[in-house]
Amino acid sequence: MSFFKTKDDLPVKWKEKYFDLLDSQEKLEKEYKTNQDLLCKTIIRFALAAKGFNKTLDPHLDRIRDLLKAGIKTQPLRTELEVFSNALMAMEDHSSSSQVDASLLFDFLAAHFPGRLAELRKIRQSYDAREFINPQRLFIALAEILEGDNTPPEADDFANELALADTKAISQQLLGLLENADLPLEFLDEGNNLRLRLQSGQPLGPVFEDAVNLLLAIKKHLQLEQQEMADFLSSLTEELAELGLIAAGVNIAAEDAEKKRNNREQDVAAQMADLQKKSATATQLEPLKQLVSIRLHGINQQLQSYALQEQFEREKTQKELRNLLQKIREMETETTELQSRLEAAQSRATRDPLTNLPNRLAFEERLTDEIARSHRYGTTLILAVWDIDFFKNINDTYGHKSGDKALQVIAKLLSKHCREADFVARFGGEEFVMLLPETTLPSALKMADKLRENIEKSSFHANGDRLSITLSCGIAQYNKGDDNESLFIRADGALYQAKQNGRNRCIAI
Ligand SMILES: Nc1nc2c(ncn2[C@@H]2O[C@H](COP(=O)(O)OP(=O)(O)OP(=O)(O)O)[C@@H](O)[C@H]2O)c(=O)[nH]1
Repeated sequence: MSFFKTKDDLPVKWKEKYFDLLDSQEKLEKEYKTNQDLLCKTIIRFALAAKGFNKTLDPHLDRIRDLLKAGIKTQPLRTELEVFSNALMAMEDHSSSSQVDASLLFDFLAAHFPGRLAELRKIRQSYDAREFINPQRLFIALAEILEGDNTPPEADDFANELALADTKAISQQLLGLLENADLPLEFLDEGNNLRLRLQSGQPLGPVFEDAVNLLLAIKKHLQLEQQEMADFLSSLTEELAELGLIAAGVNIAAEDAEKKRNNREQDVAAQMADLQKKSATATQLEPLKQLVSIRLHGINQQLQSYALQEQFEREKTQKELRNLLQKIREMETETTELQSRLEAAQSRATRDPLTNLPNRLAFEERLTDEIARSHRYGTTLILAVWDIDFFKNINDTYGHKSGDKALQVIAKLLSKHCREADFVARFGGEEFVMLLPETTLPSALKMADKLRENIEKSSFHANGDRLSITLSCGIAQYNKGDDNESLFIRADGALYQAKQNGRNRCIAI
């Protein structure tokens, strides 16, 4: 075969070109694989970041994560993204927490706004069916009706209504609802002010009107916040879907390139085999030389056109990869932003803004979990309910701000003296709750007494005076068959006994 080397080193050239092409193709595929892995990791991280935000969405996020762990498979991923988007749109919160009796308030409103009876009845039915996640939403629904009432009764009628109604009892129900409503931070001061006015027995009429105005302002604020969050989530969903489609496009391009390359290899191999066959059977050198020369020229031209085509496809794929990378970078930024926003939203829903302790909603969820755990593993569980003694005096003597400060200090002391597995929450007002898993009744009583003494010895100051603050505590142990309510009722009963027996004491039952 020495004649191959005499014809412009043709075989060496086309071989080099061919292997170069193979190398660059392999490099491209590696690059594609790396970017695809990066995309998967980013989406997996996004799904992890969003987990826990909403129980309905969690299974979808788990499925997306599981799918991506095996790499991008276009069809199932696209289907799952669609299902996820739909679930996101239909996202609804449900709550099963216990709620304050608002019957008198409804009766009063029905008598006062006869033109709104039908709407009021609807809201009352929803409230009784526990469809309001938070009293704040109830307030807002009511405020909307009252705002839309364009035939308010005469001032005299209103005064008469109020005189007839049991205004004290109505104020109490309003107060109860207000205590449970997680008002946005911006409205806390106004909410406290309203509470104080209701407690101090001011005429219900003006307080009531101010309450309606405050609630309308809160409604506007919440609508803005919700809109902002909804816009953000929907743009993220769109981008996620878009990313899935780009990834699918790159995937198809790579599969295509692989197929074409295989065809070319087969093409060249067939031509070489033909040449070999002809060489083996050739009887005359000159015609064979010519034939070889023609064939090699043909192969060379074919390779050149392949090279051009490959280059075109490579540039196209590279452009798509660059776009993909750009999208991934944007998504990484958005994922971080989303994570912090979700954390903030979650914290707003489950934290008490004044003390930064978990709130009543978080406590009820935790109590359900702890009871389920005790039931399953047969471990002990203690619920302690704490209440500050004569707290009203502190507010009345030193003002509401000093009262708030005292609540913050006590919240810190209660948390500080607990173990890591214990759980402390602000139940509402001046009442705190504590869950002590795997603790017996005698040791819980001992721990609570020590903590109570510690708080008694701590010094609080208000307006230059040194205050002595004490707490009473009721403790109950989980018994088989208990639910959240029955366990709480026992602990609350023990607290009542502690108050009756002179306060500043802990009683376990
Ligand atoms: N400063 C402040 N006071 C609050 C807050 N929440 C509830 N309170 C007040 O806590 C007081 C609770 O008063 P009461 O229920 O009469 O109980 P108490 O004065 O502690 O008396 P005993 O519990 O019987 O010892 C009320 O005056 C409420 O206004 C709050 O967030 N900040």
